[in-house]
Parts: sequence; structure tokens; C-alpha cells
Amino acid sequence: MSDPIITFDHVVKEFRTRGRGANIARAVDDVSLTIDRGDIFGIIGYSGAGKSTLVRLINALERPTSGTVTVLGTDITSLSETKLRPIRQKIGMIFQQFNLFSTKTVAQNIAYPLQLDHWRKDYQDRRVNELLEFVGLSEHANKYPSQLSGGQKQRVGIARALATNPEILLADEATSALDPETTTEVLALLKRVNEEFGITIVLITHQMNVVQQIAGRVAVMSAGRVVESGDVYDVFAAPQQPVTKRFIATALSGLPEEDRVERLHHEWSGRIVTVLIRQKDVSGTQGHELKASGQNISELIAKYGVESSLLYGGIDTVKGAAIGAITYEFNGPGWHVDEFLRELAVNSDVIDFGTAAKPVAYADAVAGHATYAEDRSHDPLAADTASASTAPGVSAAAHEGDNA
Ligand SMILES: Nc1ncnc2c1ncn2[C@@H]1O[C@H](COP(=O)(O)OP(=O)(O)OP(=O)(O)O)[C@@H](O)[C@H]1O
Repeated sequence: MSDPIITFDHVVKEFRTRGRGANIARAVDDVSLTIDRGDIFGIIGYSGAGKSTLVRLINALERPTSGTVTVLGTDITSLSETKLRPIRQKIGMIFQQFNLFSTKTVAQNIAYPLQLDHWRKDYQDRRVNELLEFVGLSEHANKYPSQLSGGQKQRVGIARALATNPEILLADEATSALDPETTTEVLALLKRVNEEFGITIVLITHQMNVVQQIAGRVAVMSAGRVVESGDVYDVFAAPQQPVTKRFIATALSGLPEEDRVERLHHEWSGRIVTVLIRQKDVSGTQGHELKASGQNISELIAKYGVESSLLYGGIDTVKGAAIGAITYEFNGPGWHVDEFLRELAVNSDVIDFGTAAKPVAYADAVAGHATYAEDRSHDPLAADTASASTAPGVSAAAHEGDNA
């Protein structure tokens, strides 16, 4: 059962910009979005997409120009500062630059919100010790932020944000200043925060691999709007919008680029074929449904006895299920490889790049696959690959008898 903890209803946020001929910048443009209690909800977008503004609307650091924001069951759109206080106490926040007091020790930084909340000193000490232990920094209690690594600073930030037992944690680019390894550690800690305390986490990021690692649901923002949202696996497996596809390409490996396919044709004379891997069906964002793919390749290779070489690929895990692409060279009599590919294409998404002697143009090959090709002709970054679309699946007939 879904249990909304944050709801945006047709929210618009405009800023008056200074300078000659004062203009209005619409940072958030008609956003309607529901975040359920207990979720880790990723909000992804490029710089300037409106993510920070959206998050600042959750703790009423910004007020909507129109529309309503409901948090923890209360419409906070025009709530007074006094009435906001108890709601803000239920919201913790962590930042890209950690925002720690440089003149306070780790323990003092964590105790700060408790002091503001007038906790008794012995309760403060106990809570700080608990939190230090939870984030693994007990030995560093008396150090100053300058003596800590970036990952340790963010752990202090997390402990401080948790001090007063919030129900929501807002993380604004919380791992953007960290290296990949430290990012993974901090994300693992955030996952524990979510699982052990049931805290809802809203994760603002421009890094899709952050969403991939811990989010359950994701909204993609572009120019103030939410252009796509849904279950993370579904969005990764069947991205609809060009901007989403670009983000996913940064997180998932596997689909070979055009120059790589050219190189493969140069090195291998057989049929170069990429098979998309989806371990489970996609229930579909915006009604777009996709079946699992690539689950019976080995079986079919064995059944047809085609010669195969694994050339390139990458399989990642998104929400515990595999996703990716594998590129093979298949060899054998052309008609036989065609038959094999036809059966493979029944239950798999197959991108057929042809043989070195008779290659399929890259754009035509990927256009033959609905998920990756559908919108590419409208995608400015993929403009070169725009082409006439062919039917999904294998353009096998064109290759009858091609393979040696
Ligand atoms: N206080 C403000 N006054 C004027 N314009 C603003 C203000 N805050 C944000 N904007 C504008 O609103 C748009 C969205 O900004 P926002 O910071 O929300 O985006 P973002 O996706 O978080 O990007 P970034 O990661 O760069 O912060 C930008 O064009 C920004 O210049």
C-alpha cells in the first residue's frame, strides 16, 4: 500500500531575476509527484534542471508560486514559520559540501541540533555516542572536520541530520564531492539509514549510478519539469525520454558505440550481434511494457550449435535484477545463423550489426530495436544516428547466406 509522505500538486516556482529588463525564471514548472513513506526516491537532472529548488520546497525554504506541497500529511504551502517548525524538525538534510562547523569537533557538530532543540546534556551525550557508533566514527569524536576525509565528513553530516530522529532525509548531491569508492560507502550508509530507521530519503543527484545503487523510484527532471518517473528498474530497462536515455548510458555499460562496432567488424568476420539482457519484465513507465530479454541465449546457442565468441558487454544490477547487453560474433552457414537469430529474437531484443562483408548501418541496427531507437531520431545528441526505422528484431533476410 502506498503511503504518501511528500506530495507535489501542480507546483510552480518562479524567481524574479535581477538585471536589465527583470525576467522571470521558472525553476519548477508544474510538477506533480508523490513520494511514499519508506522510499529512497532519486531526483535526477542536469545542472539547472530545478532539483535543488524542488527539494527546498519540501522544507519550505522556498514557497511555491502556485500549486501545493504536502509534507507528512500537512499542506505546508503557506504555513507560518511557527507552524513549520515541528515539520522541519522531522526533516534532516545533508549537502554536497557537508556544511560542518570547522571550529566544532565531530561530537559538537552532531550535538548542535540537539542543543537547538534544548535536549538535556546527558541525553545529548548519549545520542551523540549512539550516532557516532552508527556512522562508524566513535574514534574520531574529538577531531575537527579538517582532520577528516570527505567520506568521514559526510558521515558526520549524516549523523547530525539524524540527531533529532527525522522521518525524511533530504540529500542534495550528497556524494558529488566524493570519489566512486567513498560514494559507494556513503550510499551503503544511507541505505542502512533507510532500512534500519525507516527514514524516507530524497536523493538529489546528477549521477545515474547513485540512483542505480540505492534508489527504489526515480524522477527525471529537465527544465523544471518531471519528464519521466517510475520504478528504477523500469526506467533503466525502458527509458522513454532522450534525457533519461543519456543518463542511463552513463550508468550502464554494454551497448557498443558505433566506432566499437566498426572495430569489431574489422577484427571479426562473422555476424556481430548485441543481445539486450533484462532479467525481468518491465511493468512499464507510461504504459510502455517490455518482456525479459536474453534469458535463453546459452540454451539456443547449444540447440543450434552456432559457433559463438563473446566480444563485448556489460551487465549491471539494478534493484537486484540484471540489466545490460552482450555482443557476440556468431559463425556458421548464413541461413543457419539466421534461423538461430530468428528464434533468439522471439524472447530477446537483438541488435544485428551484420557481418564485415555486409554490415548493417549502425543507425539502422539500433533503430531496429524499439527501446534504444524509438526516440533517437529526436535526440539532439544522437542526431547522427537518425534513420529510417526498421521493424524491431532481426533484419535477418538481408543476410541470407552471408556468413561463411
Ligand atoms: N533564488 C533564485 N533566484 C533566481 N533564480 C534561481 C534561484 N534559484 C534557482 N534559480 C534558477 O532556477 C533554475 C533551477 O535551479 P536549481 O538550483 O533548482 O537547479 P538544479 O537542478 O538544482 O541545478 P544545480 O545542481 O546546478 O543546483 C536555474 O535556472 C536557476 O538559475
